[in-house]
Amino acid sequence: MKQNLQVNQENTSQEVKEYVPSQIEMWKFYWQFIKIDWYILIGLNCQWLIESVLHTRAPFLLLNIKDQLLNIDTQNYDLFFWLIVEFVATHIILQFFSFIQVKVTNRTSKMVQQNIQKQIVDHLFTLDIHYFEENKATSLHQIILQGSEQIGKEIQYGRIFQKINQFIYFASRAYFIYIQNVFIFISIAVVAFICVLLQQYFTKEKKKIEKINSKICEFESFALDEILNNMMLIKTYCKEEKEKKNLEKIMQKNRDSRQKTLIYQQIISMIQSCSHEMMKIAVICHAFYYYLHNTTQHQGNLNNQNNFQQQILSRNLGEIISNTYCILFLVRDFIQIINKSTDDFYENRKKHIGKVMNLFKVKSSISQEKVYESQNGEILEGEITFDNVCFSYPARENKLTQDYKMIQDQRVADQTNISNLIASKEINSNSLQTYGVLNKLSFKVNPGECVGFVGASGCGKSTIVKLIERYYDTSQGAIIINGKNIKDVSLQALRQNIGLVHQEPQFFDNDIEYNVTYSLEGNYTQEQLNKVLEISGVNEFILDKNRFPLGLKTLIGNKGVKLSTGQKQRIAIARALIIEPKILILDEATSALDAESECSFQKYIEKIKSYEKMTIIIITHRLSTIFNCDKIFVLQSGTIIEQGTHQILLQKNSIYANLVKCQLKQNNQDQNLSLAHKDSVETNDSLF
Ligand SMILES: Nc1ncnc2c1ncn2[C@@H]1O[C@H](COP(=O)(O)OP(=O)(O)OP(=O)(O)O)[C@@H](O)[C@H]1O
Repeated sequence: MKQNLQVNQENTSQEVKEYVPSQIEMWKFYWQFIKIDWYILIGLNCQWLIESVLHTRAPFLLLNIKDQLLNIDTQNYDLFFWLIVEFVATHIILQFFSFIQVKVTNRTSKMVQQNIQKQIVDHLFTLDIHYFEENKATSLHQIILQGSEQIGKEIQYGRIFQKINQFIYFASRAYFIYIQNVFIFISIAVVAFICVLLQQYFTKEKKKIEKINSKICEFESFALDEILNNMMLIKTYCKEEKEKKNLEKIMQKNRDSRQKTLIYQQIISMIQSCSHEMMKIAVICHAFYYYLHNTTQHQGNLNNQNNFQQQILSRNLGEIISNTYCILFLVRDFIQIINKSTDDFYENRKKHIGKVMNLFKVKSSISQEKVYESQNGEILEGEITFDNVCFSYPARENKLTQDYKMIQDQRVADQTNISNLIASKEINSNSLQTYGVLNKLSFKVNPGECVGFVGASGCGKSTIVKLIERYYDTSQGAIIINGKNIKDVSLQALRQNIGLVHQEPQFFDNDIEYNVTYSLEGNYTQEQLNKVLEISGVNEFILDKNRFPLGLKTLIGNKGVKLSTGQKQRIAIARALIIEPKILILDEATSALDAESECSFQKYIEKIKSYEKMTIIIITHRLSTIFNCDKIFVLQSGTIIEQGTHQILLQKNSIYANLVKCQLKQNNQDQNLSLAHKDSVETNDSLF
């Protein structure tokens, strides 16, 4: 059982790593996206078949025309005329096909891309919430857009046929040269092979450096980000010079690495141009050999030597031109095909596809059938029991931060070769430590009770909420709601019965009404809405016609930027209440409310407690919010160390009582401060 859970945790905590799949892996993966559209497939097949035949025939046709031209006086003109017509028609058809191809390719590419995007998004929706906690929205965004685009490009029909066509095109040219002069073909193949080998070697070396380079670039931007984000801290501790020096060192390494890449790039392009030149020379040498050979062979047999030599010369010159043309094409294609599998563009494409492949490897810890299983609409009573619950977060691996830390460590040790560091720094994920956040935590909340959780920062209060919502599963022990282990309740039923307000709630870039009634999808009455607006205190600000002339229809902007933190929290509270939950969880939900609003909120809690049987869990640092709770749990290092009502806990005169004293002292200090401030302002005023 424990092992199973561990496996699940490993699966669900997988980060979106950089992974370059092999071509075979990619093709296996593509298979699940390939949707065969028979009409397009048959149409394209026919088109490419004809196109391939035409491509194969075109050079022979040109040769025939040339032969006819050389013997124009003896040959019939009709044949010559029809050859010209065939030649022109062939090229018109090929142009037309290339036009069609662009259209079909674009269309299929779009279709395939949309289909893939949908499948990626569908898969994302099946993942557990904590996957989104652990992965940045921007990187997921990138995977959806760029990943689908790259897969789309690879498996669109156009591309598949392009590849087949390229092969046929290549084979037809190779055959053409072979029957013209086999030695040309062999020598070109040898030259091309050597050049390509050299090129590949240097490309690999260049890539190694580029890899290091891109890492250093990342470090550089990361270091820069760190400095910009912590400028206040740096200035507070006067560490400007230290940070400047650190940044300069990273920048210098970046410059050195770039320089090396540049040298390799120059060598590669030199080989490229050299290979072309060498091939041209090989072609010309062979052509001259061929010419001289033919001339001596025919010299003794012909009477009209001058005339024949002219013919041979023109014939051979024609062949030289057409052969050179074909060979250059062949070699260019050959080099391009080999290069394509190694160049950066293809490597990047593979990386994008690798990210999507990785994403599909991540599976939810909860079976998808269980999410929306038949208990849909089931009403849970608000009884919650934690029975010896242990929990630790799956180890999180923030690779960039670790790499950056290692760079800093290395800097301290003053080891200069950054490449060695990167190569030697294979992070062993097994070595990452996990630690217990909740340790044998047990408590019981009865239906309709209002309980408060208090404790020092980091003691595990919010973690309890995450477990109740089943963002994570417990490592040991059980959480029982309604007499059932929450692992046996469908996720939908569980979450439909819980109204949760986070400290930093999320919002859609829409109006207030949309955000408040989001969960009800339009199925609510005005009365319902008014009730929650009143209770949560949203009415207090939206009825202010000067600031909110559109009232509920006021747009709140991206992530609710147009609202204050307090206003956002009130909207979030209204949103949680409108589903009439059996359990209401307020995780630091009133931290941004002013004292007055908080007071009215407490009155509201009293109100719902009296007529709706709702279990309320309040997690807070403001102890005044939980004075009236039926039960207060004091947490320390993931276990409950005290519990009881406010009065009982005060009488105990232990940890809770100390917390209350500390907070009262703090409040008094704040009050004195504000009074002192008020006095000083008044004194200053009187001075004037
Ligand atoms: N997603 C996470 N991955 C790894 N560790 C986490 C994660 N979330 C929280 N933690 C760690 O778990 C511990 C408990 O966190 P939790 O948020 O439950 O504390 P808390 O009592 O609610 O604190 P606060 O009062 O400051 O909100 C902390 O030490 C925190 O660093």
